[in-house]
Amino acid sequence: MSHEQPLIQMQHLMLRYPTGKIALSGITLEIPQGQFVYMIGESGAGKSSLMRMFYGGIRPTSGTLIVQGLDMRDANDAKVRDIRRRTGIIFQDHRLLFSRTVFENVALPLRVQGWQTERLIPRVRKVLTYVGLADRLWSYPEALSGGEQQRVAIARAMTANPPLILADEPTGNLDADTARRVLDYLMDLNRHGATVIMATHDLHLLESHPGRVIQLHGGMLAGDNW
Ligand SMILES: Nc1ncnc2c1ncn2[C@@H]1O[C@H](COP(=O)(O)OP(=O)(O)OP(=O)(O)O)[C@@H](O)[C@H]1O
Repeated sequence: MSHEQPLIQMQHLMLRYPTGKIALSGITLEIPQGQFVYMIGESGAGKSSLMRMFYGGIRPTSGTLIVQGLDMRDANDAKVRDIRRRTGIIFQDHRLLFSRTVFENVALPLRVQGWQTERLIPRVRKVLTYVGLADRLWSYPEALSGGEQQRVAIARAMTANPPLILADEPTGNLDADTARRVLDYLMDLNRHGATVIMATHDLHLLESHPGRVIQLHGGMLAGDNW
């Protein structure tokens, strides 16, 4: 993929769920590589739906969506799996596996790629050191605080060094200090080259951590400060 090509391109993008609900319509946007993008809008505006389309969790109903060079409307399952391997995903509820150690949770994206344990340990240790949790390698998630669990989720999202990180309300359950710390990590990953797209209701984070702001309203584009 050439560096001039945007990482994500949308034209007249529309999504209708099987229930008939039109969650998104008429979205035309480009997101170049290397941006830090906030996705804002009221509950139900369509933020999560749009983010899910960026990793093939749902397919567009009509319009164009090209992500990391792949046309998401007619991509086959193997190609979508490939896109997921090149995407780090962080959710509000972090979705860690509670029956697995922190090590196994963070190692997961690389295990999927076939990495063997000897190679995994130094990489997992490195990303956990980055989020300040190297000493929790062999803990289980339930022994960690909510903020620590979210940092494990960040470590997991970055472990395969993806060019795109999608974070859907990653600070929703965190206090203000911990939320700022999570933002510090995401901004730092962005400085190191990752494109970060984050859906949020925490608008005060924009003051300390500025970025491009894409606003959705009722499934339509309502603002873009780029
Ligand atoms: N699986 C689904 N089936 C049918 N409708 C859905 C589905 N998921 C979401 N919707 C609807 O699509 C619209 C957009 O939802 P979405 O979750 O994308 O909004 P959001 O902006 O992320 O909201 P929130 O801030 O509350 O997470 C809403 O009206 C929602 O009810």
